[in-house]
Amino acid sequence: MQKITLASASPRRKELLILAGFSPEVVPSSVEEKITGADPSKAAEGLSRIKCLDVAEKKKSAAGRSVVLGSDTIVVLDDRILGKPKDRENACRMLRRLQGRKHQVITGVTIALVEDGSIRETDTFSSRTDVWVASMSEEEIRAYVETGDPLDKAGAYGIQGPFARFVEKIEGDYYTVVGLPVAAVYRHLKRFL
Ligand SMILES: Cc1cn([C@H]2C[C@H](O)[C@@H](COP(=O)(O)OP(=O)(O)OP(=O)(O)O)O2)c(=O)[nH]c1=O
Repeated sequence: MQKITLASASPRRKELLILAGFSPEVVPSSVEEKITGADPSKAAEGLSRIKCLDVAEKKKSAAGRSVVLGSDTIVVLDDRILGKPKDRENACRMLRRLQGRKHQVITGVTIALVEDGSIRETDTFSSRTDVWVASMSEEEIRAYVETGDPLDKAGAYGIQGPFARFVEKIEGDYYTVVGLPVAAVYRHLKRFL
């Protein structure tokens, strides 16, 4: 098993890394997430970098070598970024906008190599997937929001849960939508392990 430090409190990211054959040690970053900048890919990459470097700094004092991974997922509709909903009303508003059309999900990832007390190398990239959401009635939106599933998720939905019934098509990596583009992560991680 290849050890990796996951700078994320998201249980989904941990599960995805285990699924891909890694042995993640979870050290969540304590930084405030603030989305800035006009370019969505750059925004997701920037947030992944902040989370990764926050934990990489903490790892400097540990002996040996650590590989730290930070990640951030955003939903993009007409070049506007949707983060996590603030409350149920906000979740309903996001879903009214997403239903009946296509949007993008972007996950930014940063990997850092920490060795002998310093950050030796970093690698930042992002992956994008297009998602087509079916038309939803007001009732369907309310019923889904009532499940509580949207509240901790970018764009107010989770493709891997009861929202699956509304996902008509995707183009790109499914795992990018769930929160970690596993194949791209492995491709980039290889040279650090
Ligand atoms: C669109 C979508 C998002 N999500 C999730 C992935 C992310 O966990 C979350 C977006 O929030 P993030 O800020 O990317 O991550 P997080 O707060 O869960 O964890 P941390 O900051 O500690 O790394 O939305 C799904 O699980 N399914 C989906 O279909």
